[in-house]
Amino acid sequence: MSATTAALDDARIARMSPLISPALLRHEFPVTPEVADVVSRGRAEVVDILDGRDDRLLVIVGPCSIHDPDAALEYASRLAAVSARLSGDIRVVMRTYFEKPRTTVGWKGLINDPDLSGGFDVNRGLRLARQLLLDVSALGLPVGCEFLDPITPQFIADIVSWGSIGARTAASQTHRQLCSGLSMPIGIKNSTSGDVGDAVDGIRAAAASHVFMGINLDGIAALVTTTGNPDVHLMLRGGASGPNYSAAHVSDALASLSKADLPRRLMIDASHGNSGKDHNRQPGVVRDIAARLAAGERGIAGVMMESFLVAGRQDLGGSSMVRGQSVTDACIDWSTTSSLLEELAAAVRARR
Ligand SMILES: O=C[C@H](O)[C@H](O)COP(=O)(O)O
Ligand SMILES: C=C(OP(=O)(O)O)C(=O)O
Repeated sequence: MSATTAALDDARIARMSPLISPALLRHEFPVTPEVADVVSRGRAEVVDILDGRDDRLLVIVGPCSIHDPDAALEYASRLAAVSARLSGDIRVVMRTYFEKPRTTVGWKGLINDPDLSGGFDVNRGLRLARQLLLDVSALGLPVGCEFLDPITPQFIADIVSWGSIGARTAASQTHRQLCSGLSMPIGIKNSTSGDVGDAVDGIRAAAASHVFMGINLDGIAALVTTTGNPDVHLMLRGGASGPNYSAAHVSDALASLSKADLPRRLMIDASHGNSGKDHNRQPGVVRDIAARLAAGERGIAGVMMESFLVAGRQDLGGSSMVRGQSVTDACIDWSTTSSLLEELAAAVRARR
């Protein structure tokens, strides 16, 4: 290659490194028959709740991000016990988020940087993520995560029962196409502005069939043709214009769905814009929703909470990290979480 043509390519690529293939990762961390059963039953139960065939409430709950698999597994074992006890009233799915969309820059999650150090050992991150998904599922708890990088699902999606497209990617064609081929129900968040229009458009786009470029399980470039995902739903997470979990906001959002000929169902995220990122406000949001459920509200199919062992958040890189405390958004603690789960289950019983 002459000097002139060489300068046309990779001018801003510092390096390319080998990445494990999805097939090899799946071979190293195979799904057991027991885990397969948890994943498929989790998916089916979520769809039944969304479609109104199951009158329970879907509750997606867990840390804002996974940074310490051991602490996450301790959280999962506590959650599995409460989930089993309340399983007649709520379907608990653990938030097991490995990919973080950042407003500007910051730690992008365990897959991208598992050592929390800027080492970006993605191969290790993928192995840790897949092992944790298997471990949590083995407790009988289905898992949910946000899909951000469009090739991540090939590495882990076979162990995921519920997925999310975040507020920052709700309008992205790439993510809508991805949703159209994913095997599980997916919640699309309203935009960070608070506007629900992009998410409603996203649900319609994801329901359609698409053809796009991706990778196969061997990590080779592939043309992917999807059939469309009918289980994509709206998530109200509040935004720059304030919270949007009130009865009036829910009614407006359901009307927007009807207008677009989409099923009248949605979930509410009690964190993020609905609590102004203040974890102390999440219980108030959840209790407000619980009261409305108990009074007969049927448009709200699910609730999301950000919760970990210890309340609040901490910055990465401090000299002593607190075990079980979030390194991204602030979370409610375990005892608050278990009380709120009990209250949501009681609200579902009252609604019956
Ligand atoms: O859920 C986590 C955060 O809200 C999201 O990743 C954005 O975080 P940031 O605004 O701190 O970058
Ligand atoms: C990033 C998240 O939320 P949002 O897209 O609503 O900001 C999240 O749920 O982790």
